[in-house]
Amino acid sequence: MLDYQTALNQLLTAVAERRTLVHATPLREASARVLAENIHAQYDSPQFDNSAMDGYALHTNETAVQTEFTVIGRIAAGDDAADFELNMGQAVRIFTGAPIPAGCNAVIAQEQTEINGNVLLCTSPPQLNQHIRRRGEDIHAGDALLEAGQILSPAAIGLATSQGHAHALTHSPLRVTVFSSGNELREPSTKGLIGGEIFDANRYQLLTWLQQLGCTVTDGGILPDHRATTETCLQAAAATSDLILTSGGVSVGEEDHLKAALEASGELVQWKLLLKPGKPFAWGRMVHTTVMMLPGNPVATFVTFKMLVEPAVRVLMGMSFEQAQPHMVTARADFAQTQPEFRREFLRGVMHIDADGVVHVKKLVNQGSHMLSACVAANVLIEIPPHTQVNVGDTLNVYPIHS
Ligand SMILES: Nc1nc2c(c(=O)[nH]1)N[C@H]1C(S)=C(S)[C@@H](COP(=O)(O)OP(=O)(O)OC[C@H]3O[C@@H](n4cnc5c(N)ncnc54)[C@H](O)[C@@H]3O)O[C@H]1N2
Ligand code: MOO
Repeated sequence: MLDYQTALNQLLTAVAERRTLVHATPLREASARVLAENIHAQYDSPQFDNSAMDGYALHTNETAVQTEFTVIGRIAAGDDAADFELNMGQAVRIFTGAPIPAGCNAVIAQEQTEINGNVLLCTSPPQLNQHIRRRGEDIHAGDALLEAGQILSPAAIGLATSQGHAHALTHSPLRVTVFSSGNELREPSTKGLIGGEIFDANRYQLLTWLQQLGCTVTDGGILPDHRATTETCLQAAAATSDLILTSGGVSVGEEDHLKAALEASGELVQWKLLLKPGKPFAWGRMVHTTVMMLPGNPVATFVTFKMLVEPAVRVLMGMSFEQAQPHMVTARADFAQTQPEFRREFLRGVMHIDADGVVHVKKLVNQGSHMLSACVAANVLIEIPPHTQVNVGDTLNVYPIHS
């Protein structure tokens, strides 16, 4: 059985060859897509020296003690400042974002002034260069702005459009079909469960995570514990999906048909990890489609999604390995765990920062792999390496899960 980190690296390396296709995309429609090209600045930013305040642009003396100026005009945002050149003791009315005129060496906010006709009195002497935003002080034309493999966050889209980029090469959204598997499963709309029936806890969880990641999702429904039907449904989904996710039916029981269906229709690449929960995680391929099979216990589905599937989805969407990896921080254990596990374990925990700025983590009580309530109460997964006893005060790796 592979360790988690080895399995993750192998999975990411394999799916990196199957990133989605690249298209020129209007940035207005590129939300949550991954950039497929480096984008450079076309202009200095700010593009011209401009005012940071509504007030007056001045030409004050070098010792900056002058308080009285003559107002000779007005420049608003969008105006051209070329009509004005300030001599010592002159000012123009100016507004935030308006270009400052030649000769201006300070801007004063209107709250620090009194105006009498065209005579401006400053209630305190303006300092040289104050409130002037200088050309290029943020970005120079030609600077690297955004890198291929980076997600187009709202701020990234704002930055690109602020530089006159209307389109960018991006990866297409990942098409994912999600199945649950098991005769016991019922839709949440079902009225009155009988016998051993239960509501589906995994499919809606997975569909929601994938939607949040910007995937185009298809709900494949519930597969019965029937080998031929499972195969037919997987094959049909493979024709229209870049990725198929299933949960359940991947362990060793007689009614666990998923692995066999994949082997018959494609290739099973990896099965079973030294991971708790999530040991029976499996993945493989059907022609152009990647298939990942998550264990049915709802917390095993949650943990394998966050620690394996989500990073792989990010790579398939075009992200670099570095950006696709689960985000990790360290925290001080506020608990002890005295029974070492042979599998790497990811516990559900709550992280908080105390008054001294120390990051603490405690483990929640309900740690069973069927106890989904703790996945909602938790804000981190706590990593416990194999054969490790945890003492209070130990430094542990934790993975924020709702960010
Ligand atoms: N003899 C062994 N039994 C089991 C082993 C093992 O190594 N040897 N591994 C255990 C581990 S670890 C896990 S995890 C589970 C995973 O099994 P499967 O992936 O085959 O899942 P199922 O057997 O179908 O279901 C397990 C459990 O989860 C419930 N389930 C399944 N799907 C859903 C769903 N969509 N919503 C809510 N609950 C679901 C199912 O009813 C079962 O209770 O196997 C262990 N057994
Ligand atoms: O992966 Mo299982 O949920 O360890 O029991």
